[in-house]
Amino acid sequence: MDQSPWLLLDISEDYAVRMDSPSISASLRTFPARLTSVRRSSSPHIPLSRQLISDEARLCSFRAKTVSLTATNPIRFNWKIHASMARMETDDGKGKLQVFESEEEISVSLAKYTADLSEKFVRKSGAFTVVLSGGSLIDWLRKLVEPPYVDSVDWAKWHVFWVDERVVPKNHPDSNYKLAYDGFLSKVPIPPGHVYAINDALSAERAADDYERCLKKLVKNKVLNLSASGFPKFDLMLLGMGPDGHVASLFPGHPLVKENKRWVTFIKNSPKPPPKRITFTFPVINSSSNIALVVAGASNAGALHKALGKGQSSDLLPVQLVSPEGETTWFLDKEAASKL
Ligand SMILES: O=C(O)[C@H](O)[C@@H](O)[C@H](O)[C@H](O)COP(=O)(O)O
Repeated sequence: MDQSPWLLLDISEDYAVRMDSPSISASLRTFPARLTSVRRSSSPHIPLSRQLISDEARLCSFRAKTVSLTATNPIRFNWKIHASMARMETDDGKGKLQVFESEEEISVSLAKYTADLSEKFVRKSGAFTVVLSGGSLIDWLRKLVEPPYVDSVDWAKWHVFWVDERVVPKNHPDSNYKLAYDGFLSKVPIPPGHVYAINDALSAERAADDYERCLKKLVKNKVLNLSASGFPKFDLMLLGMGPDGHVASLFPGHPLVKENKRWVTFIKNSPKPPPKRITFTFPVINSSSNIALVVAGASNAGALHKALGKGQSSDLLPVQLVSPEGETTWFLDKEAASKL
């Protein structure tokens, strides 16, 4: 079996070429001519065509140690692929899977992915609706609040939500809002009126009702669209996963996992503290246009193996119920992916 790392070619509109490795992207961005073909180490040159370039992301992936690109002028470039390159596995219905060597690379790739989607949705609809989580996610977004993205992203068009929130005051150390504010929102010029935090003066039950009402109002005002199934459709959800396979505040074996009418619901006995939380339901999560699942660390390897491995099981983990109308993209580190 070919064990070479995957090379990702991102063919952007002007046919400049970038690779998903920060160390070589700079030189490739200045690529001077139109590319006409690409060749992996042991195969003939393949003309660049629509078949090679997926319409949406314009990504081609090749498993190879060296790749040469031939341009119209014609100039030939050869690049050795760095051992630390992300691997892109095939899509078997569970989404695009990427495994990174380091935390740094997860952050670099997640920032680019998020910035690209922001650009796409702002161009298409004039807004970008993004759903955040708690946990390490905010830390993974750290490259997005650095140049070039901090200056290039159209932050004024962002609308920010939470997939789940602990029912605590907004200045409490357990608050997902506080986590996001300290690490992300305070560093970018998103209009405060576009940041939809829960009403922390209410009980869990009422806070869930209130948040659902807020979403319904935004649908009415056309900030949010509805999916074909009648649930709000967000442009991007950025999710983490716990070692037990939970996503949002939807925990294994809890009846909320099956909730299929409410948009936002509440839990008062969360197995993970704090006990009182509100959470989006699966029909809302699965109405998303894009879901990024960012999972790192050896403690998550077992749940990931169950979620992404070949085995069949009747008792599905919550993470296995993530199945959006749009695309799922996994950002994993080596430790989390060690059992795949
Ligand atoms: O409310 C919570 O308890 C957390 O937000 C939790 O749901 C978290 O998102 C996952 O456990 C992933 O955590 P890590 O990203 O830190 O692994």
